[in-house]
Amino acid sequence: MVKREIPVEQAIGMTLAHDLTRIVPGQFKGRAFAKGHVIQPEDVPVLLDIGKRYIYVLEIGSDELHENDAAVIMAEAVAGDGLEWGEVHEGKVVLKAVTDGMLWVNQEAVTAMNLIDGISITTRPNLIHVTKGTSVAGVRPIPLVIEKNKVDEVVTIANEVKDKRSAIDVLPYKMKTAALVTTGSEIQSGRIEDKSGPVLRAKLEAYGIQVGRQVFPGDEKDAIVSEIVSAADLGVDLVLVTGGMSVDPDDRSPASIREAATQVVTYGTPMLPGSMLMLAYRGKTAIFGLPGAVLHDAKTSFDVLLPRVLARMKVTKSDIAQLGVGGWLNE
Ligand SMILES: Nc1nc2c(c(=O)[nH]1)N[C@H]1C(S)=C(S)[C@@H](COP(=O)(O)OP(=O)(O)OC[C@H]3O[C@@H](n4cnc5c(N)ncnc54)[C@H](O)[C@@H]3O)O[C@H]1N2
Ligand code: MOO
Repeated sequence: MVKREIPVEQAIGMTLAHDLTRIVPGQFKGRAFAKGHVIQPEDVPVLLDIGKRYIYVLEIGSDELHENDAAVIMAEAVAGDGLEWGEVHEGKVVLKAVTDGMLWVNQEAVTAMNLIDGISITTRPNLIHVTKGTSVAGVRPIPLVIEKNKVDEVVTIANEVKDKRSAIDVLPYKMKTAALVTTGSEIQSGRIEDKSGPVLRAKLEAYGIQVGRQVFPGDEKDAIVSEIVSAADLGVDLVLVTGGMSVDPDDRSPASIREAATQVVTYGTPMLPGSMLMLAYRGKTAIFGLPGAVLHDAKTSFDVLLPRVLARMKVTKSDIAQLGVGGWLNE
């Protein structure tokens, strides 16, 4: 690459080699001049105002890539069908969700890419719920001109994982329906009003899940088991059991879920609030035992695990154990 620095006063009529950024703290950050802009006499004071006394005239070698071209090549390599992007800006492509769903990042692959000198791939936290239109990742090289072989390496890593899943994607939810099994003698008898229905319906609607029936079996194990089994046998994707998840004599939900389940992933999570959560499956139906905190707190272990369950990702005890570090979810 040949890079010549030209004083802006002598650059009138020359073409900008890259986007130039203006930042006014608290007010504006963005592109002041676009790559390809031909510098006009009136641009000179503006360029000086944003601290540009020189511009580059670039001659890019055949083994090199301009930042904008490198960013687009990398975006095309890493992004799956659940992502789209607009124009490249200031050497960066921003990937946006085309659908509601779970952000998927192949952490190992993206880390390997970021170990390549001059590569920067940034995402939101892995496995979170995102809505259509959300910006989820930024892809850019650090230098203005980067060696092509580094970008090729990114593409190679992306292709190596692609047969399973793209390195970065938004996976739409596969689960569509839910049923509520609201335990508790105090609810069944009408001593107190049920608060779980409205809370859980609102939460699941935000994820695009239809909540069908809600039943109130009290605290008897056989009744709770029978309600879980019949919802699962009706083909409901997700059964949410509330109440009776902790240590009192009439806390019978964990034993009931265990009996109804064909597989128990965990009873207990290393997260607060929501440590008493249970996750199990009866065939393809996921069963959550939800502790009291889910009805009380805005964010619990349930919110952390729900996207991956709805996307039908396999969740193991080891995945859950790793959530302990950072699992303090309260402010
Ligand atoms: N000694 C211990 N105490 C507690 C422990 C523990 O390990 N040792 N765990 C704590 C945690 S963590 C949680 S979470 C809570 C309670 O969890 P449960 O899921 O067992 O909740 P319940 O005992 O059934 O009910 C607690 C409270 O919430 C009311 N409730 C329950 N369901 C509804 C509903 N659908 N609508 C309205 N209100 C509801 C219920 O009446 C109780 O007042 O335990 C901690 N304690
Ligand atoms: O399991 Mo509790 O939900 O931590 O408060």
